[in-house]
Amino acid sequence: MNRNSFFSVLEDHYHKKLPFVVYSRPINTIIKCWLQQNDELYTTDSYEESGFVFAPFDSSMDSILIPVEKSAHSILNIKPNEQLQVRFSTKRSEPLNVEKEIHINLLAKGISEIKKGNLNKVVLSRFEKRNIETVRPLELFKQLYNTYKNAMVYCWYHPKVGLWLGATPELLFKVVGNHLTTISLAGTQPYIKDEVPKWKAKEIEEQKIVTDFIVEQIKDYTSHINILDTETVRAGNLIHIKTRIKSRINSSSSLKNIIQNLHPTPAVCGNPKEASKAFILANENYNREYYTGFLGELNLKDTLNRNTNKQNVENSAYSSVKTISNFYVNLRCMQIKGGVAKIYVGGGITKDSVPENEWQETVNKTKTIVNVLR
Ligand SMILES: C=C(O[C@@H]1C=C(C(=O)O)C=C[C@H]1O)C(=O)O
Repeated sequence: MNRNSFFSVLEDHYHKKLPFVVYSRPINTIIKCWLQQNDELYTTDSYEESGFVFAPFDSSMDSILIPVEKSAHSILNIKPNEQLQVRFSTKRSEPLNVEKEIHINLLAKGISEIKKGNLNKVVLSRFEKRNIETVRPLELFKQLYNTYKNAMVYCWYHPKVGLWLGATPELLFKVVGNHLTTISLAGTQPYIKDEVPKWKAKEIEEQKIVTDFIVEQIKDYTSHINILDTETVRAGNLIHIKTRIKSRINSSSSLKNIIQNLHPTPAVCGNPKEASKAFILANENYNREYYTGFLGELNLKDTLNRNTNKQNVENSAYSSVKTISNFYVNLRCMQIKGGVAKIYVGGGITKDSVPENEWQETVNKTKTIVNVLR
């Protein structure tokens, strides 16, 4: 399928108010889309179906599914470094809500909770609203794709839920057969060209909390746990500390076990998990909805990934091939509603955090999205 028809089919689907997702995984020359053929709201609780999942931060809310058998699927092959032609840029206003004081107070409350010994780490977030001139989600998707080649870039729409776009650097986990790969990502600094990053003890500790948590949470469900070297990775105008963790899923463990144990990680929630989640729900004063939830492919056969230009691929025909799932944490994202973009940003707080610096970190994080709104 060529670029124009790929995107015009999507435009048409969006105008008919039918659910879809279009996305490209990091360092990938494939853009995929799933076009749901009706406007039902499907959910998954078992994670045994095949499809595309869009899950909230708070797992007491439903995870939405675009089921394989209810959707048409198509793929666009892109040349490495190829830029998609953007026909309309999206103009933005200045932020409609500047709530620095409110966020600084929240940060101070989080730090004091940590100092009292009730938490080790908590991730506190906020949103920034901006008017956008004309909402053209697919043009915005192309802008994101052109700008962030090493992110999971997506545009997800369901008429009963809303419209979300993002460019996330964070893999929650990937499963290929029984091989599980997950990453621990935390610590944030602005990216400065040609500068060797120096990480402070606070950032190293913050990231280690995530690695230790992941290992602890997967140890009863997997074997052969291998913690790879920690490295610095770039995500747009930012850099983070990252550790890759590989293991093999036990035959008695399910995908649901892995999800329940990993999500939300201390990269987006905190540690201990339940106490930090309770602190967030009680104090953030807004609903994160799908920000810091996760999204991605659920139980696909790997043949589906290799097929090009096929619609309505029947999964069951390839039952002997490996099953693949890959989920990304929904970060550096926005929700668009009635001409307003709501951009979500947060950061990890530990005992050594300085509220002013943490505020600035959230401002820097808004740029991932703000930079594609001209
Ligand atoms: C919470 C966010 O990012 C997370 C928090 C980070 C941090 O605290 O340094 C770094 C990467 C992400 O795991 C966000 O981007 O909104």
